[in-house]
Amino acid sequence: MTKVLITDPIDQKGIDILSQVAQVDHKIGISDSELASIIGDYDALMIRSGTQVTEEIINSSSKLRIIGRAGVGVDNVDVKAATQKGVLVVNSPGGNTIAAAEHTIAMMLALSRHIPIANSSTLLGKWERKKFVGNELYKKKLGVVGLGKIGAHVAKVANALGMEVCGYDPFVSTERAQQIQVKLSDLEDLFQQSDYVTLHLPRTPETENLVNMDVLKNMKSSAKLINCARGGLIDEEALAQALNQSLIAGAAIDVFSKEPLESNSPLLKVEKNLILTPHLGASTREAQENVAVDVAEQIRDVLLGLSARTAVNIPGLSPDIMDSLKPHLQLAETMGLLISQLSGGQIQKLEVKLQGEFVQHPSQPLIIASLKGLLSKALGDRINYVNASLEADSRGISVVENKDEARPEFASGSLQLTTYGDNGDHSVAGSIFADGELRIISIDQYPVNVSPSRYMLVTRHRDMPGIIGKLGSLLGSNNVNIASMQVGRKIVRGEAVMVLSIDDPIPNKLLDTIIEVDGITNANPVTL
Ligand SMILES: NC(=O)c1ccc[n+]([C@@H]2O[C@H](COP(=O)([O-])OP(=O)(O)OC[C@H]3O[C@@H](n4cnc5c(N)ncnc54)[C@H](O)[C@@H]3O)[C@@H](O)[C@H]2O)c1
Ligand SMILES: O=C(O)CC[C@@H](O)C(=O)O
Repeated sequence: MTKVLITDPIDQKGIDILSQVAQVDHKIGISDSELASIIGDYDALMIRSGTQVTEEIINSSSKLRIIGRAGVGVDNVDVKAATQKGVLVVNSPGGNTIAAAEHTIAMMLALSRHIPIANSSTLLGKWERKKFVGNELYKKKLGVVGLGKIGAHVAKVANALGMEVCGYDPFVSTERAQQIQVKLSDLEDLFQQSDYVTLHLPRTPETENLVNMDVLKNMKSSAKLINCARGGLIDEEALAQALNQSLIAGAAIDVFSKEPLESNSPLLKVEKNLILTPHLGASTREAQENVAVDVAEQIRDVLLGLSARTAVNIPGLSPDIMDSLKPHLQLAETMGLLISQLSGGQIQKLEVKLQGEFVQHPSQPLIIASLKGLLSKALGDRINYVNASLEADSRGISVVENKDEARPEFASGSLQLTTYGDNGDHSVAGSIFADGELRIISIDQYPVNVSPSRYMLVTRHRDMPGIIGKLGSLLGSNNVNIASMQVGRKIVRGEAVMVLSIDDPIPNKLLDTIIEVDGITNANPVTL
């Protein structure tokens, strides 16, 4: 029975989708060690931001195929460990954009009008109208750091509120900035000149403590800082000091370097204009339903053997691409598997050459499929589309891509794989015929025309009378049935390649006898 584990609160609509295809178990708030001890039973794990999916947990799994993060940030998942283990990681990149952007705007307004503290005072029976005079957002300068989906929506709403919006994002073009009505600025100027600064970027080693004491000192003393993106982007000790010393006028923080916020956090000792919320950016009914459905559908599809829409660890393999390239991917994987058995030994380099119609397709998926095939004899079930590139890289196999626009020999173009390794260079070329049939069209540059079959024997021999007959009778006398046979040669009576499709695997002893046949220089049994 397929089993899915859910360890954070997930909207019922997502659970209903998963229940159609799997047994769904809930263990909300489970500890890391408990999770590591039970993960081996599960095919899929669905989480929000509460669960830390560590390397230890991933390595304790044995049949885990997918981790679904119902939200955007995957910084609570060790994606590298998942990739190494061949576990797909999917998220919901757009499901909570509006929720997080609106929480940011709410934080800005609440800060500006002292809403939380005025509420507490009023509930205590006080009537402190003078104490809580605020300021307007209208005509104030807003600096947005990170102009992705949420940053762009915040900018849109802020523009509608009459704010002047500037932004910093090293990956956003001037055209895109113009489109979302944001004036691009450098980071230092943005902090120095803005009345409000809001963060909307991921936490990475480069962005950690992006807002530190130097940056806070550079801000206006009337400025306010909002972080509804990720904990760790702000040095919390420095922020507490900056607020206590009135270096800046206020801050509103939804996300923390350690969550839940620890009781000894310096932020809990700040007495001035600081609003804290417990990671509520995505907590709207609408967003929770969006992300739960989005991620549950992807988990369901992957468990059913289909592809995922938004995998974070297999770039370039969207469902559309997978569908349109199905025969091409199958050809690339089959050729990878074939060439690994012809090459033997350690491979240092794989060259992937695309010709004719193949050049029109994205090459990355074809490379991944070739690598998956190439490594599958060595790694068995452990290799998949998720970890193929990483596994090749860790084995020191470099990949070179080569596109040949010249008029192809085959109308449908061709794909050629060449390996360079301990046993010299080997190449296999293939194509797809009009009926979608896969064909191997050359082996080691010898032209052949072979439909790949489960068992094959590929020999190298001298082109001379009698060899084919001898081989045929050897196989026959050992009860190995030949389904088809092809000989490829460049010159008459020169070196040749023979490809036999056979119904049964070749026993090792028979292989030794084949190699002893006069004229046969090499014989490679192949299983596809
Ligand atoms: N508080 C919440 O509950 C909540 C909800 C949703 C998303 N988030 C977080 O909000 C952040 C933004 O989410 P998004 O959906 O807009 O993501 P996104 O990927 O659409 O946008 C992120 C942007 O940050 C930019 N960026 C990366 N490095 C940068 C740097 N060094 N300086 C400036 N910009 C940089 C990227 O170019 C990108 O445009 C993420 O960290 C996400 O995890 C939080
Ligand atoms: O799970 C949540 O509620 C938070 C999600 C949010 O941080 C995200 O990155 O999408």
